[in-house]
Amino acid sequence: MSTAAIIPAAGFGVRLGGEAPKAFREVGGESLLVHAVRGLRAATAADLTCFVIAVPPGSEDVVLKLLEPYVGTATLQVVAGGTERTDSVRAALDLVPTEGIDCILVHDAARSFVPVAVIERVVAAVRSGAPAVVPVVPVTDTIKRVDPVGKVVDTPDRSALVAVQTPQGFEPSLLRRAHAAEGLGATDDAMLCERLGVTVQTVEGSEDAFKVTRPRDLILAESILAERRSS
Ligand SMILES: Nc1ccn([C@@H]2O[C@H](COP(=O)(O)OP(=O)(O)OP(=O)(O)O)[C@@H](O)[C@H]2O)c(=O)n1
Ligand SMILES: C[C@](O)(CO)[C@H](O)COP(=O)(O)O
Repeated sequence: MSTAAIIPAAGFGVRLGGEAPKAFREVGGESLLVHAVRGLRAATAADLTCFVIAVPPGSEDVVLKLLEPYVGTATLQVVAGGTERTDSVRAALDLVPTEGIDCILVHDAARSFVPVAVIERVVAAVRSGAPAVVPVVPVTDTIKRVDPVGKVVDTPDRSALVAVQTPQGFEPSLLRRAHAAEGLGATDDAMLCERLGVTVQTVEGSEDAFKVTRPRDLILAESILAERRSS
């Protein structure tokens, strides 16, 4: 049995700004997408045999050529993404083989520097029987719920809150069932499983699995990469 990786990489990255879609922005001379693929490949215990990447429509051929040198013996397919992240994941999921895969990872191209240990923890938890697994880190700010006019409604107990990262790992038939249902408003794939009543398991994430979202995140990404290259 082996793992398939879906990488949603079709977002523009409005919050990051710039001329090119976010997944093509470079850190240390290589695109965020290449870093993400290389990171997943480094997780040897995950037994990754299949990559499906959702990209901005029109860039499929360019991305196929760009990534071929990085996937080793794994298969590589590239598909046009959709309007929302969920649409992009769904388009990619349609191309994942239905045989021989016991875990599907969904991993944001924008979380390009996730450590190998996190990826392997997620896959191990799925293989141990958890149908849906997400890596998480503690919340460090006090979080408040606010009403539409900005007034505080309440302050949830922070010890019960976590921030969720990717890769998220799924038992394949569950992920297919989850995406067959209405995806409106879902900001991650685990949420679609929760809507089916499935219990989602958490594992320890990492600060390095942060999502490149705003311009300053590129500086953090450069510094993580420089640290890794020098060690
Ligand atoms: N229609 C979309 C939107 C997002 N994504 C991907 O989902 C991941 C997480 O999304 P985010 O980082 O929020 O990216 P964007 O939606 O591009 O960012 P923004 O909201 O700033 O435009 C990214 O790898 C992004 O490329 C996608 O494949 N298809
Ligand atoms: C999937 C995700 O990265 C988990 O934190 C996140 O929900 C993506 O959300 P975004 O609004 O597309 O950044």
